[in-house]
Amino acid sequence: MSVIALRNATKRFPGAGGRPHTAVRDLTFTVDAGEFVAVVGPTGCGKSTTLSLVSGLEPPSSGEVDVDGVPVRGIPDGVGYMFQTDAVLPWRSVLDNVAAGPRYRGAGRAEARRRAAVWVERVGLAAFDRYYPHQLSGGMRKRVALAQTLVNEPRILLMDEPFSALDVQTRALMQDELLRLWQGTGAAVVFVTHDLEEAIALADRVVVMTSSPATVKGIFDVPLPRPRRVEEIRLTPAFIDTYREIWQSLREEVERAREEASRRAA
Ligand SMILES: Nc1ncnc2c1ncn2[C@@H]1O[C@H](COP(=O)(O)OP(=O)(O)OP(=O)(O)O)[C@@H](O)[C@H]1O
Repeated sequence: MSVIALRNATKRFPGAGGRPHTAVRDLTFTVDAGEFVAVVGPTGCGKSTTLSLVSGLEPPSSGEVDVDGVPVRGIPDGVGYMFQTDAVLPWRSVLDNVAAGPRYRGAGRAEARRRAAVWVERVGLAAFDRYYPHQLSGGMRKRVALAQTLVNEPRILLMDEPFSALDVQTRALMQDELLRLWQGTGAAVVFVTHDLEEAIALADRVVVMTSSPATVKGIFDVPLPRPRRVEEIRLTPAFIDTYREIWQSLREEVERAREEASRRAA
């Protein structure tokens, strides 16, 4: 059974002048346990809305969104998030930032700090555990955010362009780090990105969305072995073939979205 299943899920928001605005339409796809699915599509097409449906932050207007075979009502257990802007608290040390999740979920102070220390070490920040966020680089803050998410041992990981604000090299390092830490957890991942290279380097399958209102245009398997090193895998013929195939599908949507935007601006 799939961990996540969307069946004809549609989301409408109240639009300007009282007319409903359809953000996503008839979305159908599934994600299995231990599977990494990337969602790509033009800017503003409805990728974040798709994550909001899975996380229960927004109910679908029609259709169904199931987690573990049960319709989502409210935020399901075992969901971890990572967004472009992190949730690192400036007045807490690295260790206490990571311990906050287990504390919130009922662990005692000592137990929360013990679990946090394991993850601080796994993300390579053991020597910085007493540092405060302003003393860290952007990449280090992302490592804290990754530890904050993974310390809760999520079964579902929802990621919305988590690395897009990073420079290219730090970004590749964080992608490798994510793959290393995710592998073997059995977590189902939905990773939203504008960047097709990132999507292919990380995912088992890539969902291509149409321009607004987003619907699923195609779902592509990524036939690349694991474990992967993202900077090396990008140079392989299988990667380049996969890129070419998916880009053909995505390009039309990106061009359509651009035309639409320039029509609106005119
Ligand atoms: N809470 C809301 N109320 C009204 N409209 C919304 C709401 N959330 C999203 N929308 C609209 O739904 C559409 C899709 O937005 P969404 O943020 O899901 O797109 P996206 O693909 O994630 O965008 P980007 O690529 O810029 O990150 C947009 O037109 C947006 O204005």
